Amino acid sequence: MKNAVEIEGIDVFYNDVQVLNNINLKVKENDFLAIIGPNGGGKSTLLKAILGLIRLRTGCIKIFDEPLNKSKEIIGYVPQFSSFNKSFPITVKEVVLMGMLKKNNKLFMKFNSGEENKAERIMKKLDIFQLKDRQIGQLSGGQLQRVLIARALAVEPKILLLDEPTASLDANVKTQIFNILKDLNEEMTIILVTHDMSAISTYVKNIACLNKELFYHGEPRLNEEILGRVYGCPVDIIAHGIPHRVLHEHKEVKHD
Ligand SMILES: Nc1ncnc2c1ncn2[C@@H]1O[C@H](COP(=O)(O)OP(=O)(O)OP(=O)(O)O)[C@@H](O)[C@H]1O
Repeated sequence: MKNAVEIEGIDVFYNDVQVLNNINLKVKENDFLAIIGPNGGGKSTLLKAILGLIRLRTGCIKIFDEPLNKSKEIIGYVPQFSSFNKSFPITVKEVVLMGMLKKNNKLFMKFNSGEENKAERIMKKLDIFQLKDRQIGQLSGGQLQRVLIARALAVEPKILLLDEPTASLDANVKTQIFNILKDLNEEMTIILVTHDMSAISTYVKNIACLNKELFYHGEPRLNEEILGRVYGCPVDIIAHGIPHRVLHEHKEVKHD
């Protein structure tokens, strides 16, 4: 199986502060990888590096065996929810169509019937077609997240990156979003940043634990030592609420 993403020895600095240190990571085609780790651990930075938005001090990133700058493979990106301006006066359909702008380099929002049809297909797939003329400021969090995923799908990506797609959503909506991602994973490689430990054991195929360095990469089964090292705090704080399937060798801590 091909490598969708191959990261070789990358270091990233913001000014003089190092945020990623010698990261090596191979993500196979059709993987469903969750990047987990503490706040400020460099997870979003790693996604931006895969998108080619961050200058690497050392190392390189290949997408389907091509260097980032030569890669023709298209990557879809769903940014952190909080970074999206909900007050911008734009409809659901317009947001999805905007996803095509990058590919076609259009200056004005004029789309041909093929593009309109494609946007319609994607909106139906994500069950937001009935909302197509709604202003985005009038959507629920879960609906807006589906719109942002639809926008990312408009470029027909082979790799979909998502930055905390279920943050601040309630449990039912989280499940909906993860089910959508599970379906999409049939067709594309998915890499997401998440703090949602409960979804990890159910949906993802592999995890990467990041805190400036990559502490673990593999199946979503962790032991206390790795979690303690990556989060840098006593493991029973992290273990709270994590299913034991994730904490493979975790033993019940008895409190008197
Ligand atoms: N543009 C920037 N300029 C300077 N420092 C930055 C910039 N972006 C991020 N940082 C810093 O780099 C470190 C890693 O940030 P990053 O957003 O990648 O972490 P994260 O693991 O995604 O965090 P969180 O879980 O809180 O979203 C943090 O200390 C952050 O403050």
